[in-house]
Amino acid sequence: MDAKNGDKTRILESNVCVVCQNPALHKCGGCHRVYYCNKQHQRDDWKQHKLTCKPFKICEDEVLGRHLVATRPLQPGEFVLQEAPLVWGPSSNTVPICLGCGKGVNAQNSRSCSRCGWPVCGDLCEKSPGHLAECRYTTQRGERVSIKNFGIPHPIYRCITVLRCLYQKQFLPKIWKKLEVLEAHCESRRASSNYENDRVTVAEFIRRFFKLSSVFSEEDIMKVFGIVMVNSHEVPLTEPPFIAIYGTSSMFEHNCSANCSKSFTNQGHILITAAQPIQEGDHLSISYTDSLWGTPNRRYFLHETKFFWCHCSRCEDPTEFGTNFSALKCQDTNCSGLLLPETFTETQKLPEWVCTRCSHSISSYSAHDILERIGRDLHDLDKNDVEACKSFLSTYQGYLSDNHFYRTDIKYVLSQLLGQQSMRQLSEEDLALKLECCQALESLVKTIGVAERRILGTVLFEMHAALAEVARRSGGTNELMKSRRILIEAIEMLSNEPEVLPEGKICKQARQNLKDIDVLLEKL
Ligand SMILES: C[S@@+](CC[C@H](N)C(=O)[O-])C[C@H]1O[C@@H](n2cnc3c(N)ncnc32)[C@H](O)[C@@H]1O
Repeated sequence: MDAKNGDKTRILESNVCVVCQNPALHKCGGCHRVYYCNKQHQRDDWKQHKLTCKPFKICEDEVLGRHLVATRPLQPGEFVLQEAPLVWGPSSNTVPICLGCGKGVNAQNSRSCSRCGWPVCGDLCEKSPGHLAECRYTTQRGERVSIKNFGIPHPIYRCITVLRCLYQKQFLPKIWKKLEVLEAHCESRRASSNYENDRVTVAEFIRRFFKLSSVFSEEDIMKVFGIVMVNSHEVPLTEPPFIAIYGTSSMFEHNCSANCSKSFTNQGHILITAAQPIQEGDHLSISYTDSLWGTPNRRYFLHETKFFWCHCSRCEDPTEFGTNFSALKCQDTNCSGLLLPETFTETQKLPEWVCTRCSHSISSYSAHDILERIGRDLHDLDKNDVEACKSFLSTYQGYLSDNHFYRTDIKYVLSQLLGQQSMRQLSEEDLALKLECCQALESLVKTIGVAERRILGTVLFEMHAALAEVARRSGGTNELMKSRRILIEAIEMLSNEPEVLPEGKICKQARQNLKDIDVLLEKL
């Protein structure tokens, strides 16, 4: 078996032994992806399966704590890990959701659980194992919950995921064993400004409301709150998204230009694949932030929520690998240079932003001020209005670098909006703009955030559509062949996305478009 090509073909959908094809219940404990009907067949297969089983080991050091290191080379797209959540639940700031399936609920599409009163979609959700914890604790408390306001974030949901973890501590020691070892940053959090509010709204509340003060101490609850905060992943399978905590996947370190991508299966399992070529001995990383945020925003978010200052190579390079993603344009007359600080990683005395061409400089406060003002404009912009988006790009052309994150945000919006109603009716100018936005985004994302496969996939899909339209107008086969190549790349990027997500639907459409292009090419 060629490890480079992977044994994807041998991973079977149903639970069938990969050796004899008989029904099988026993899963490989390393990758959880292949089944065996007995131990002997697993032993027989190991020589072959080890080439593609779990491709990493857990290591530990003083800076990162536990982290994952590749034990063999991996190619982009190759499988790294898939696992089911240990616990899932509502995010800390959410409108009411069904506690059985996670979907948003309102007065029309939900009813109260017959035992505890929490809103659920129906019978199936009421009986869902996920809902057991709060159902049991609410029933025990002797008074049902009554949720009346559905459209606004409801503070009581803040406690549910923590409560579900505490339930594991009390009743399910096997899962608790995996949860309790996760990083909680108790000390750093105690010193943070949010600690008191969290203590009152979560720890005190759980003990009082669910009458659990003799079962869980405030310290127990605050530790669990930390575990949820530091390790949970937002799972976008429902609207609003829910959060989930995974075991081994919690060990991936963060990097702002991560070498692994994460996606989720329809069942809420996390699926990690390689996003770049990875060598044996390389650290495996995912991004804990949005890779398309500027450096100061990413670093601040990581510090506030994960309690470390990021020093990845992207954060250490103010130009972000030459993209100037966070740079401002120099305002000195006749200068076309860019303003950037010498470093973004100095947290004490913020350095001046200095022009790359002339001697002009501005204080970091002025830079911050400019960005804040433009940010407010961006916030108020109607992102369904093509003309308003175009106007934003031209208004700030003289202030923001071409790749600046604010401009990138709008280029992404335009790449989707232009041609959304009809590609055929796009003016030549708008078609060229769509293509330009897609090309700029492709090059940028491949440089700073190649692990953002969902973004890259959707950009490439839009690019193929624009190129196909150019081909239709010009009758050129070259453009059509290029569109086909881009489409294949888009499918590769989106192939792990579940169909419930827009990206999964785009992937399905892309597969259909590929067939259509092939038919067309045969005719030409
Ligand atoms: C989800 S946990 C990762 C596993 C953790 N290292 C452990 O031992 O349990 C996130 C924590 O790992 C550490 N960490 C992850 N990536 C890091 C990085 N790039 N630099 C420094 N610390 C990092 C931080 O303490 C962070 O809060």
